[in-house]
Amino acid sequence: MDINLCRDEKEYLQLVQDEINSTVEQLDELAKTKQKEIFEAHKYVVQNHTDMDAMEIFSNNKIIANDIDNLEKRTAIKSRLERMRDNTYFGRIDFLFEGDASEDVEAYYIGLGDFTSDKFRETLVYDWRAPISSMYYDYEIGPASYQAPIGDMCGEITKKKQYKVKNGQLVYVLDNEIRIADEILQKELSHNADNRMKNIVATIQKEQNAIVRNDKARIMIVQGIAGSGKTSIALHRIAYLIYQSRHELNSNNILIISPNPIFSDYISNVLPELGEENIRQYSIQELIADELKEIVKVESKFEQIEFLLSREMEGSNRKRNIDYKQSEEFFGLLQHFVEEFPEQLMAFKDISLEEICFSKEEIKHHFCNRFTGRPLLSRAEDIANYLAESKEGYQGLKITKLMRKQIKVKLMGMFKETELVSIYERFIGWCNEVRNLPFILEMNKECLAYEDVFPMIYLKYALSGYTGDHKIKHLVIDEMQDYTRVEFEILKRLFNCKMTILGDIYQVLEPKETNVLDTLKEVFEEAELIRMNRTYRSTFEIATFGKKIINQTEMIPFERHGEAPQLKGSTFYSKMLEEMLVDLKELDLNQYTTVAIICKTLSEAKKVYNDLSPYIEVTLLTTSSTVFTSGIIITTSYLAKGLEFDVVFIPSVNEKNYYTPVDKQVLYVSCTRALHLLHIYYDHILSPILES
Ligand SMILES: Nc1ncnc2c1ncn2[C@@H]1O[C@H](COP(=O)(O)OP(=O)(O)OP(=O)(O)O)[C@@H](O)[C@H]1O
Repeated sequence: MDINLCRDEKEYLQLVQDEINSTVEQLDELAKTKQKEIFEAHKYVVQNHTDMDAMEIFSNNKIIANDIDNLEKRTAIKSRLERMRDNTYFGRIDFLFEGDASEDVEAYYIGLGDFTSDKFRETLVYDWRAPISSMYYDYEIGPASYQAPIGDMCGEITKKKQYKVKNGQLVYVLDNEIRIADEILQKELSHNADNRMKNIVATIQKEQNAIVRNDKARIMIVQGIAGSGKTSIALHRIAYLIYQSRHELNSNNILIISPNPIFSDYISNVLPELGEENIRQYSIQELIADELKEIVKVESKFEQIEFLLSREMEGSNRKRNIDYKQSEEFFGLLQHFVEEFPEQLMAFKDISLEEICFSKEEIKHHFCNRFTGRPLLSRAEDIANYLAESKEGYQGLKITKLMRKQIKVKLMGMFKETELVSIYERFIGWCNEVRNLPFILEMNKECLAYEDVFPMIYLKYALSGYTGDHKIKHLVIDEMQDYTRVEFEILKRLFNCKMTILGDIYQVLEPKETNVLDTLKEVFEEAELIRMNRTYRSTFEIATFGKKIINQTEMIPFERHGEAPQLKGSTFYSKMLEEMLVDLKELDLNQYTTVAIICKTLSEAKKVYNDLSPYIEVTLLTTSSTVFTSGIIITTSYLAKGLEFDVVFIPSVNEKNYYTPVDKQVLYVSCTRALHLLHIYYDHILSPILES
């Protein structure tokens, strides 16, 4: 008889907690003894090292290092168990394996980690990532199955329960008579936003679980509308993959490319909460920062966005450059130029060395046809070796190292251009020649525009090769809609590994003819595309309001109801601000812990900050901020992307500030950051985007 079935809920919880406590105590004892042993072993080496030979010192140090490693592993287990003491488990399924008698039904409790009791010789809690736990997410009562390492296991779920255990206390138990999933999800979603993203293991939905547990797709693309749980799911997927392949994959093998440091900070708690170490996160700009060291000044992505949001942008040549440089046609030109690298960058000459000579036609042939798989500069080395070897033995000739070197020097001397900036400038000039564009493609050598950064790096890698991090076995790219074809092509070459790429085509700054999903299909032919259309973040009212802004039809809002978004008009900016201040002061900041005033541009955010900060405590989040704080923050839409707040205030939504297609997108992103309340303020005349 299964011990789990014969007790009442409180009794079972107490039993598990007692067992956890006793294991924690044992681990503490063990740790103390081990620490003492390590200390003694270390002291012994220090005191006796003059009498020990190198081999002895080495093997002693190795034993100490092993002991330290084991101690760290035990400490990690202990902190997981301590977390489980507070939040012991959240679910249970009673499962009867096919072919077993009905009294053989067993209860499986599911929590943040596995816990096996030595005393009962039984697993009292199963990790949410264990194969059997998948049924908790995938099935209601009735026939069910899961994939175990030995094959598919079938049977029947006879009971399903959900628990909330907080600070070690049983807060509630819901069983399967009620629609558990929705009931608990309602409770979870009505909680307040935190300044850190939280784990959602207790309420992962079936379609989300399929993404978390998909370990087949090499490249997985998740198109999920705002608030559908993409980022949460990507992080849970990482935890799942590490659990599944612990011997092959650890946190050092995973890299997240995230949009900015504030976002990195915001998501930094999820994996530790799930008992995994944190994962390295870089923005794509940080990743390639060293590649353009020689260039005086490089514009940041945020500076480019600020330009796109400014009035200066309208009808400017720069705007046309930005659009064209993101196009498929431009990428085609870049590829073509790389194919023509030898003709573009070299002046071929005959080489004669003592009695041997190589004709310029032969050399050109090798550069243009034979060694094309290699970066251009490495080609010179390969061709020098090849040419030397082809003459080895010719008329009894011995090709010396020196001669190979001389051939290489002569080949290198044929380069007309090796400096990256000049090569890129030549490329831009060539584009203008071969394409009769109705505007001029340009580049600024004094401060490299952001739209030129990745095309230039693409050329750099084509010249000297890619130097990716081979340790990385899984790459996560968040906010995929903000990357260009060239950026994806670079990431693909830098990281030849599994990838989870997620984002939302509807949150792009400017909708284009070719959306990012088409681009990704071109870049990663084998990719599996999954869509998530249900949104969980905002109340039904806010989500419905948001989707209307961009005429979105795919979004399915979760039925959690709240106040309708408020539109408040004032005659002047100062009046609008006064009204906003009154509303801010009326907010109960104990109830709503994160409040954001989301502006369109940084200069607007700074102005609002200067105007409000004398009257109320506010924090300005700028492009150089690295942490996400609670309280009232003022920021821009592009920095708020990926984040969420209990309450969102959007000021100055007037006809002069929000009217372009880009503004529409900005407004959509800002509105979809709100969980519970959305207030929109305008002075003078309301933006035409919201008129209807
Ligand atoms: N299954 C779930 N259970 C509980 N909460 C969920 C679930 N799925 C999503 N959420 C919540 O919905 C909110 C949005 O999740 P997340 O930020 O991962 O979405 P997203 O798709 O990345 O959003 P966006 O693209 O708008 O930034 C978070 O508060 C998250 O905790």
